[in-house]
Amino acid sequence: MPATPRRRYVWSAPLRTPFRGLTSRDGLLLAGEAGWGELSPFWEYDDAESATWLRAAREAADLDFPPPVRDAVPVNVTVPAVDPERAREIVLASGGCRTAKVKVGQRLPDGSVEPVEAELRRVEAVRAVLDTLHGPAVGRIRVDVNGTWDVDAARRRIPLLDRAAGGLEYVEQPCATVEELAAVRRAVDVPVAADESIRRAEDPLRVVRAEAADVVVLKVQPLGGVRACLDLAEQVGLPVVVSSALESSVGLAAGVALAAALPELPHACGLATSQLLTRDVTDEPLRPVDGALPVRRVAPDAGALAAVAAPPELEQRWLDRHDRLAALLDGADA
Ligand SMILES: O=C(O)CCC(=O)C1=CC=C[C@@H](O)[C@@H]1C(=O)O
Ligand SMILES: [Mg+2]
Repeated sequence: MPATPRRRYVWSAPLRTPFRGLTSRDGLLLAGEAGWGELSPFWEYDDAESATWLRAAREAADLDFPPPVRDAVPVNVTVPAVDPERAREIVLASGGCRTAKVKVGQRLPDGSVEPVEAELRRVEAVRAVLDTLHGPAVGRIRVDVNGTWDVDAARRRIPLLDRAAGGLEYVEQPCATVEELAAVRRAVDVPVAADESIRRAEDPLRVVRAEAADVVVLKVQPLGGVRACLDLAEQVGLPVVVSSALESSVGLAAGVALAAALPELPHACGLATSQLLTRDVTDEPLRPVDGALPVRRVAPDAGALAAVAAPPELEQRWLDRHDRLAALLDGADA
């Protein structure tokens, strides 16, 4: 434990577009001797699962990040379940991202599941705008299903989406279980990436043993920090895509630090999500320039913090949650 208690600050900001059923995002920032860390597990995650997220926040606050091997990290623009025109605008305003991650298989805010035709139109629109911006077939498109298909749906839909995309880079978490991912991987030509099967699994290496993925998505907070992710990446031995957990730029900076320290980084990372927030905790948020993020730490600044200050009730919920998670971690570490 540090000699002086870490300072805490609670932020909250609306999203520009609903994303994974959320219309706003909030979290707690933690200041320590090395800088700022972020604790922002989604509210549906229980304390046992969320305690790992606090490990990551503490690492960022208390320790320097491991040495980088690159000074910029190529990133993808994230396209939520929006209509083709909005998808076009998002890619155009992405700061030069050459890779787009398009959400499919998503539940819409009214609870309905989006028809496949709408997904195909969105993917086609993204291909068209990437080709206009970067030249034919230069840009890459990946889709993220968040585990909502069964194996049959995956076998039917992946070829359709692959055609609409002019070739998919990969399909992220098409189904919920490791066994299903392995079955999809055997059945289709498009590479499979594992996300939830890594970050929410008791044993992330099961994906590797089951030969269920070609790529793994690593997220710093749910996996307990930059160092924990570097260790895991080494054990997994597959190409890694570092992605955000929809954090403020303070949390994103930890993802950038991980991506910057990985020996190999063959794919763009999913760290351009500050764009999904209407406001960030700093006046200099981590936004892509020419499709890449700079490698740097981020501290919140007073003016931006005032604009994202959480209402008192939400602030108290976070402070209480932090105290419960801290008790869990300190108990476990004692
Ligand atoms: O990877 C990206 O492009 C952005 C991050 C992203 O998509 C996600 C962030 C947080 C929660 C997840 O539901 C979602 C994902 O599934 O990858
Ligand atoms: Mg995902």
